[in-house]
Amino acid sequence: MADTRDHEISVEQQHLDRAYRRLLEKIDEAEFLMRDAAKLGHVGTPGALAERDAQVHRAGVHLNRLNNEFEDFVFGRIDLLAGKDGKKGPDGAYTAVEVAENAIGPDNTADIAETLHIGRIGVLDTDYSPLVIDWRAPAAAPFYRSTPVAPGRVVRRRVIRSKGRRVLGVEDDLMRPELTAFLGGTPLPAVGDGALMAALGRSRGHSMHDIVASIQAEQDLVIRAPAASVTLVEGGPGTGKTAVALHRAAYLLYQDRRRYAGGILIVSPTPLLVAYTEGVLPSLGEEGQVAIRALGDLADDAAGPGGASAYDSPAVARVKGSARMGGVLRRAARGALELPVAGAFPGTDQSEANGQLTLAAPGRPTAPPERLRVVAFGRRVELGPEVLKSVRRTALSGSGPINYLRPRARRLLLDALWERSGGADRHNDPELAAELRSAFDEDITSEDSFTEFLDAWWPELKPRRVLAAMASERRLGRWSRRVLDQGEVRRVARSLRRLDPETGAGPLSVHDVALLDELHAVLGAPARPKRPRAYDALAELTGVEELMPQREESRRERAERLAAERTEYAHVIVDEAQDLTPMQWRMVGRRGRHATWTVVGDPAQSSWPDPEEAAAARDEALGTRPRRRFTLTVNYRNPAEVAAVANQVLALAMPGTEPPRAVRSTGLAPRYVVAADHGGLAASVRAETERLLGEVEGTIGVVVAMNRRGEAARWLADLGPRVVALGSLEAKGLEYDATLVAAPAEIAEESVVGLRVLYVALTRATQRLTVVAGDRDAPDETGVPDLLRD
Ligand SMILES: Nc1ncnc2c1ncn2[C@@H]1O[C@H](COP(=O)(O)OP(=O)(O)OP(=O)(O)O)[C@@H](O)[C@H]1O
Repeated sequence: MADTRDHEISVEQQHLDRAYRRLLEKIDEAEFLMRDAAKLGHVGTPGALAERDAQVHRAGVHLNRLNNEFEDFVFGRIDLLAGKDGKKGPDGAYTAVEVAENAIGPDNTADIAETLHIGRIGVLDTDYSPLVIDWRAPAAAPFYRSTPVAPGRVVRRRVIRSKGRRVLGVEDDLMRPELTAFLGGTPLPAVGDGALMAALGRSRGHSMHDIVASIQAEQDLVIRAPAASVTLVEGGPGTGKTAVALHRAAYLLYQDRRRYAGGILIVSPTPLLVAYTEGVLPSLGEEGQVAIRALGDLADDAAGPGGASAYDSPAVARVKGSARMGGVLRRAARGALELPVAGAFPGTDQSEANGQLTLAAPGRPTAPPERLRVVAFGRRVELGPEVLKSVRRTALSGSGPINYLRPRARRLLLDALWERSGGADRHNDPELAAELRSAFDEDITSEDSFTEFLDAWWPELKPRRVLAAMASERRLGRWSRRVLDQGEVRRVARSLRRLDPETGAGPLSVHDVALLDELHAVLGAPARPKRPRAYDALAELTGVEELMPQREESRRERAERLAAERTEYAHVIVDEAQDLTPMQWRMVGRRGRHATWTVVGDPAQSSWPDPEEAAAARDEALGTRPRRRFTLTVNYRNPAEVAAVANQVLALAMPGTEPPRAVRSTGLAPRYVVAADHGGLAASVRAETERLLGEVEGTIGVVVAMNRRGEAARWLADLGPRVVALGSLEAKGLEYDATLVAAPAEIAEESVVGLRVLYVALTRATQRLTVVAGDRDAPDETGVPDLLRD
């Protein structure tokens, strides 16, 4: 067996060497083309330039990926029977899916008619035969889809493990074990015992790995689902939803790069999950087409560098996330026109009511003016509070964002002044009257007092300032009358006191970001320079420079810039969709008004208390496009021993929910420890974490209730980078070799959805789980907390 294995490894090594040789040739060609392109940049038709540049760009991308990103660029192989017809696709592989009638002999012998190697990029040989097929190409689908039950043409499926340019091992699965197959006259051997299990047993680091070598059939169906509509994917913890979502983005880009030039947005719940997933597929970051963003970082510039950093208690979050806030914000935006304005307005101010004209101290906010006084045709014309109110009402009845209604308000003011001036009665001749009117308008609008009045009376409103204005309970109460109750008003107002009342500067919570984004839509923002959408050959030429040394803007920087400039996307992928609040759905929906969607989630892990309200907001965001539903059923993360504990909590959190099936078992039962009374939790958590450090090679996640985040970080501060302290809500989507869940009852009691949050915490471990019972856990004599018992 060892001989066969070594032989097979050397066979794959030879193939890999050939693929690398061919790539080096292509790199040489690319370098030549790059030099050539630099020389000939000014001659040739735009079409020829574009074609050459695209070639250079592609070659450079290959080069870059190979050199920097991938260690194991060829990872699979399939050996296939002859297909029904002899047609070949553009990648040089036969396209037939069904087996040719005479492919299998009467004594169950068969010849292998085609061998395909699968890799992260495709490579054609000089004769256009495929040396490596891109994993996203149709010809690679059988590598993922074939099973012994439905083998198709596949006889043997092989996963190749390599490091750098060296093949280290092979693992084979026979899809047709009943056949004796021959390759070039020799029987086809099978080596190893399954690639999936080997992949799942690997210890975990702080970032996610791709799964291209071991995508399972049910996952492949989702990854390659047509993008024409909405793809909804549900599945329990560890079923690969995040992995599938990321691979789907890579697949869609490969399928139709031009269509997705409009961008793919991947929305993640937390910055931790973004950091964890960002590097999974380097091909995603390549050309600025894919943006992976946390919900707190989605509204441009809203939260500032690093995104949302403040935390809202569940009670506050519940109000801020609710769809009811939509109406409140619309009223707030209108009401904000009445807010005091910074800077002096000489025309009038509050004290004008006493007949005195005073100037406010520079920079000090003053109430908006209540009177407009101008001089026209040598006469004073004045509009009082009632007229101004009515003008504002009329202006606001127009459709569109409030900041864009200012020109309309200005016109209405001029109309009112004109009427008040009696100018309309001076001439009967319409032409003369019109002339007079335009002279009147010019007269008035050239007066500083008019412009200053307008700036104070209809200022340009900024979302942050309006949000900060909601920190006043009195104001918020007015703006949310009959929508929020008194307690809700108080809670929301208090939470906004961390913002500067004048500028709105200050730390935001992830829920504030959705509110700001809504305000942005209601108020309107200055138009931004448009990015050219169409394919622009000359613009693309910059790709050449990027591949050269001393480039001005790296590919990554360009990707980030393009992503930042984009406000709408061609495809939107929502991860952990069960957690989006209605206000967040509205925010995400605005980025995908014309998009197709992939939405992945697990209702049993939802931390939003009102699923119906969220579903309604989701439906509004997704529109009426047709939907395709998929369910993932296999848990690849948790060993069966860990999943069994989590399932106890699932039964309490969502009775009747079918848990996913765990594929692995480690034989290691979870460990239960009871913390000593009075502050013993810290000592026990620390001691147990140290113990886990000795038991696993990779990472350890220690999950505590949100209000213990800070102290848990201190308990574990000096234990090194393998240990991470997490608040319960931060654990979402992440995984660790070992997880320690501290005081589960505290997590369960944190909010009305605490049990679901605890379920998330208990499903993070890939190998070991330790539970430390706290004061409220009522452990039995073996230390098992009440909530986790059978
Ligand atoms: N086909 C596969 N081959 C190898 N590993 C896989 C496969 N599918 C999933 N995994 C691994 O299983 C783990 C769980 O995957 P992932 O995080 O995508 O699951 P999830 O459904 O998003 O989980 P959760 O709902 O808990 O966030 C990851 O380590 C992932 O790499």
